[in-house]
Amino acid sequence: MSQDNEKRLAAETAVHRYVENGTFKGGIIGVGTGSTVNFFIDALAPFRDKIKAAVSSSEASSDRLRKLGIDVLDLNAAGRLDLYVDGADECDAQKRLIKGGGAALTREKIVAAASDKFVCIIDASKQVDVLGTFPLPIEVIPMARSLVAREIVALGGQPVWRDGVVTDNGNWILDVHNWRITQPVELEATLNQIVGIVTVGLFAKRPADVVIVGNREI
Ligand SMILES: O=C[C@H](O)[C@H](O)[C@H](O)COP(=O)(O)O
Repeated sequence: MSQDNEKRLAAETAVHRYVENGTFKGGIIGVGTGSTVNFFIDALAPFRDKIKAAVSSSEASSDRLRKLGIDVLDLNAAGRLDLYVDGADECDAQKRLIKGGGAALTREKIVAAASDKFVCIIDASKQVDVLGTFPLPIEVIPMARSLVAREIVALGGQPVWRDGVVTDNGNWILDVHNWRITQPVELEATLNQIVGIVTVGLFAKRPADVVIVGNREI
């Protein structure tokens, strides 16, 4: 099966299990960002009546949801969310993730923190034994880019500025290459202490609750 078909299958499985038949009844849904989530948004269309509204992690997803007639709320107005569905760039056996390939990591981490259940939808290529083959995205305040990069080098990483990319929050992204992340919770905590870092694309302290790979739930 192609990668796109696996993404579509994971997205449709999430809609089937958690929106069509699940415990999610007419509430507000958190929706992430990326190509897998685009399949999820499209698969939501027949069930829009089961959704009161959505909170989204990017302008792109908000536009796509609105085009389907789904209201998009500000998180401050929505409060706590029952369910959050999003993709990932890498996922280990403990459901810890690397996210931010599409530069949406900060809003994604906020929506994940506000949600009771985080369902992650991926294709099999995203599953890894040890996180870090995919370069770790880190959102930084623009004026602190070099400062943060030097701190990361001191920690053994190789940061590369994603030149030309500005996040929805007006910040920049450093992608950290060649980091075999054997202790994700500890690394996330260490990076969170560096002044100038807004968000680290490691979702280890708050991993996914459920991961759907194709039509398998793990
Ligand atoms: O910033 C983007 C997000 O973290 C995405 O969820 C992640 O990059 C996966 O994207 P895709 O579903 O396109 O592979």
